[in-house]
Amino acid sequence: MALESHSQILVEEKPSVRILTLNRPKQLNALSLNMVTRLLQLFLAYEEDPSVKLVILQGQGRAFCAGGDVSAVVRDIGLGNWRRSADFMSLEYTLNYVMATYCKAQISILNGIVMGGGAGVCVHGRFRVATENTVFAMPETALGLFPDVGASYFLSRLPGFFGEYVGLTGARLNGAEMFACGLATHFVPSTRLTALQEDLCRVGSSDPVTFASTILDAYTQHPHLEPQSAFYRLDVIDRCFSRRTVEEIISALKREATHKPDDWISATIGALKKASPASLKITLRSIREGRLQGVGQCLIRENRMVSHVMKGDISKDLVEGSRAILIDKDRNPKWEPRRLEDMKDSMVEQYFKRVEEEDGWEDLKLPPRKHLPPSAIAKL
Ligand SMILES: CC(C)(COP(=O)(O)OP(=O)(O)OC[C@H]1O[C@@H](n2cnc3c(N)ncnc32)[C@H](O)[C@@H]1OP(=O)(O)O)[C@@H](O)C(=O)NCCC(=O)NCCSC(=O)/C=C/c1ccc(O)cc1
Repeated sequence: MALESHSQILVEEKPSVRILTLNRPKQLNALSLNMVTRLLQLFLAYEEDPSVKLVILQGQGRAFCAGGDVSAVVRDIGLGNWRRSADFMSLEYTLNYVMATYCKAQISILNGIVMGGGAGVCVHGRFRVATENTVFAMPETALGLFPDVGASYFLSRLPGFFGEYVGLTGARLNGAEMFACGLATHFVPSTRLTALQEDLCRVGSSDPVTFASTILDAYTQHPHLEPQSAFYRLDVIDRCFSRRTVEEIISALKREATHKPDDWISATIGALKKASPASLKITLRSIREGRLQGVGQCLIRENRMVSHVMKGDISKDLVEGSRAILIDKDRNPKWEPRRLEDMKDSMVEQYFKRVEEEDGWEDLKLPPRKHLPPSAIAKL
């Protein structure tokens, strides 16, 4: 067994398995450039190494991963260097793509917080194991960003319009809800994780995917959804979140509330009213376009969108949102534009265009993929 203990990614080498641990627990394992670079390097190397059958990814401490390192982005943008943040995102999306098209089984152990970029490094992999400690969210619209890392691909493939609900409101899901909607493939109580890993490490010469699947099935339990779970509201979610515009979604929710007042609807309307209007509108369009696109196309489109967000040429909400949530923590962002109706269709449209007149800016170029098994892409 080899273990590099000071690194932001710990690597444990078992005979046929590699266990990678995200290791920035004080920052809830928020992904740094160093971590994304190393993960990409390791995943590509393991693909070529016939002795590696399974790759396990987990987090140190109370989080799997709370997202990309937002404080680094805000620092770079503040220094006038938005291109550095945009380049970081390109590398992160390349990692998401390699995971989505990976020819070996990635098993992510989600025993804690999974948010934003943290979802991007697990949901595209073959197996995602939730526990009673899992808290999942795509909180980007509260931050002035939008659910990226291939979220327009995986959210748009959730049942009905649940993905629009999760992506627009930033609603938190527990492990049982992740399992119910398909974001997690298994649910294992945290007390059983050590034994699970030991069994997975016995993979030997059998077919690794079938082996992992059999072991995971043996450990998995059917968790109970709480009675107030959003998953029991799929009918209301479908009625409201299937609307064409964000304004129509809010009106539909308000109509539901007048028929039958309810805390969940009030909280949902409240979350939408608090989020960045620019973020809400580009998020809805992104998820709708994602329904008809492959994972690579989604990432290329999201890379255009995120470059505009970083450049701040249409709205500067990311800097303001990060200030309000992560730096000053006053939770009172001043969005610009302030109202949904001030975020015109023509402004939304600009996010989906290439970044023009910028020296050296290019669309994301995804690496060619060999050994692509038929099961590589559709995992949800
Ligand atoms: C609900 C959380 C997950 C936990 O709350 P908590 O239990 O009260 O813990 P703290 O908020 O005190 O977090 C512990 C520490 O981790 C830090 N942290 C917690 N998430 C983070 C974090 N994504 N980053 C960078 N420090 C963090 C957080 O700032 C804090 O640092 P410090 O104040 O120095 O102790 C809370 O931290 C939170 O809302 N985090 C932000 C979640 C979030 O919005 N995630 C990211 C979505 S956006 C994304 O993934 C990509 C953005 C990105 C875009 C472009 C790029 O170039 C790079 C990245």
